[in-house]
Amino acid sequence: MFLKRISLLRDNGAAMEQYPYTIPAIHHLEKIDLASPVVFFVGENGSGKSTLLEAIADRCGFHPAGGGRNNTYEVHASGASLADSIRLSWMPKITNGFFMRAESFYHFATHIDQLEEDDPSAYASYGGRSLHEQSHGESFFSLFQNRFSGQALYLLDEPEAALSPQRQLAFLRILHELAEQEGCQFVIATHSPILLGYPGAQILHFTDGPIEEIGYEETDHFKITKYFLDHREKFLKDILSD
Ligand SMILES: Nc1ncnc2c1ncn2[C@@H]1O[C@H](COP(=O)(O)OP(=O)(O)OP(=O)(O)O)[C@@H](O)[C@H]1O
Repeated sequence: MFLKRISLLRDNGAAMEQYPYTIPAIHHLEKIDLASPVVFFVGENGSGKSTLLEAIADRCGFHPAGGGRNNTYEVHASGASLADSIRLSWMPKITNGFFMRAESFYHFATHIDQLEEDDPSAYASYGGRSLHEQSHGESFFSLFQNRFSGQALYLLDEPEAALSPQRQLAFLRILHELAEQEGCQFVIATHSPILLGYPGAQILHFTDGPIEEIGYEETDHFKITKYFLDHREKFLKDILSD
């Protein structure tokens, strides 16, 4: 593990009454201690997971819309302002890594196509061909399989977005190999009850108050999915009736 703690500085003149400090999880944030090589951010839509992940990425020097330290391209990224108020504590400090954000992966793929025009080896880290020529799920998987390795920090925003359940399980295997054998560290925002099941992961729940650590079976993702699968017909009848 490399990144040990994320702290919010409150005395640097940031406008606490404005976005992103008005998001409850950010508003209450003091520090988060990362206790496992695989950490998940969970919480309702709009609870601030992407905003914090993007700020961490920016602080790491990764492109805030997706990429590593050497990827520079233009695209809108909204959470970068929080980066000025975030302190990252490392032991040891590393600079390798990557920020993957499902929602702007298209722009990243275009950026790699542009690199390939000047450097014919640019596709090598992405499965040997344009990410645009691969399906959404295949392109995510090419990234995980070919680009990720070694002593690095990977920040992933909803990596499950394009993955079938089968591929999510395959992703867990890659995650396991990278975390166990290569020493990679992951911080992942997810809604996937499959990914969240990774053994030994630390799950941080973005609530209406402070961020809380919870167990897998305490997550809504587990509880709602389990209830749905166990009582599908009744559940649907209840929610679809007037
Ligand atoms: N540029 C912006 N200005 C004002 N509010 C914003 C801006 N960008 C995001 N927000 C708000 O910040 C909140 C947190 O957004 P964020 O994308 O971090 O949520 P999230 O937990 O990642 O959600 P999801 O699970 O849907 O991806 C949301 O209520 C969103 O509407």
